[in-house]
Amino acid sequence: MTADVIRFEQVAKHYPGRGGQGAVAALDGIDLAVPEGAILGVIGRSGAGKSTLIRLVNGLERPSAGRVVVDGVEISALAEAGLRRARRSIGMIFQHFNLLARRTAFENVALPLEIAGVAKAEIRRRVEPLLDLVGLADKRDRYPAELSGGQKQRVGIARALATEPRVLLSDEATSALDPETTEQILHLLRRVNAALKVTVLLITHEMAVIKAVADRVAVIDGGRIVEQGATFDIFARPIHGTTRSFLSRLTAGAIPALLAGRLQAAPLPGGEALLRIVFTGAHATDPVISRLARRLGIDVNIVQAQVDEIAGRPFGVILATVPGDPAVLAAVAAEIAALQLHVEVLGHVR
Ligand SMILES: Nc1ncnc2c1ncn2[C@@H]1O[C@H](COP(=O)(O)OP(=O)(O)OP(=O)(O)O)[C@@H](O)[C@H]1O
Repeated sequence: MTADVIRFEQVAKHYPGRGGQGAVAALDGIDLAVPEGAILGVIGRSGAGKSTLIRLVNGLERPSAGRVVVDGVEISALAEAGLRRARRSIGMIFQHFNLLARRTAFENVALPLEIAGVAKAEIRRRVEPLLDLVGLADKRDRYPAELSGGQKQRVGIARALATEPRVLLSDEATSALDPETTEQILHLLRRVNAALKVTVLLITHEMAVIKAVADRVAVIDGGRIVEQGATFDIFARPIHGTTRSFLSRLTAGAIPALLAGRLQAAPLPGGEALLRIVFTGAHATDPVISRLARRLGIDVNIVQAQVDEIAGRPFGVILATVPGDPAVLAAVAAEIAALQLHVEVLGHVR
């Protein structure tokens, strides 16, 4: 059994109210476990409590109730000296990189080692392979102002890894980057996770980030985890409205606006049902649809079909309409279940 490297047990965090207002419950009843070597993504809207959650892991905040355990140590119970020691096994990367402008790439990566009192030769021995790992060996003597956003974040990643941490925290690390650079940085995070076996906890407000890197996801809303599980399962079978709303912003599976506006919950006489069929790559789109049409003798209209990849597994979504008659829907459900695919009725249209 793999151990959990990060564990939240019934954690709550309340901030005192500001300007005469009541206390703010930033987090409540949080139970969360990050298994060793996993990449867990926490997604939530602005103000949901993501930053608070990540700051509890490195002890920048203390819980009002519950325990936060990192690598077997109860972070939430440590005094300052213990915290300083524990933080060496927790690296962190930031949205705005937080590099020191007057230090070169090499010197930025070396900083945590200098603070830890590591000898110069040993620092060189550790920093150079890290610069290699993040693809910046040729930029070692450049200053942050001479680097692109993606290159700065690579320095940030190398610096976070310098003390050979067991845990890497990522606070919206790609939010300031363009989509292509984001993809490269997320790819690098996966590579680092695999090569160094470092456990990653990242917070984001973008489902695309979750899709690209996270093995597991926790959806946070109003300070509570409303849904969590393997990324693939959450994408295949989202339950909570917040999760669905995040997913609807991705192209795959988003209901076209024209149709969304007409969608009703109850079947309409003579109408059609809009289905979301999730498949996992074993079946191509066409055979699934033509099999349904052929075996049931019905019209199946594809509204949208897309094949994607989630946590390294092929993942396809088809939105299609079929006759909305309950008997037809039951037959469709049986056919799709026989193919071991997942189907959901999103609503009805006429
Ligand atoms: N130091 C503080 N004092 C009082 N309230 C705070 C403090 N820090 C955060 N809060 C409140 O706690 C709640 C959660 O904030 P938090 O920063 O954790 O959310 P977030 O999900 O990270 O949001 P964002 O994505 O906008 O950074 C918010 O209502 C916020 O206003």
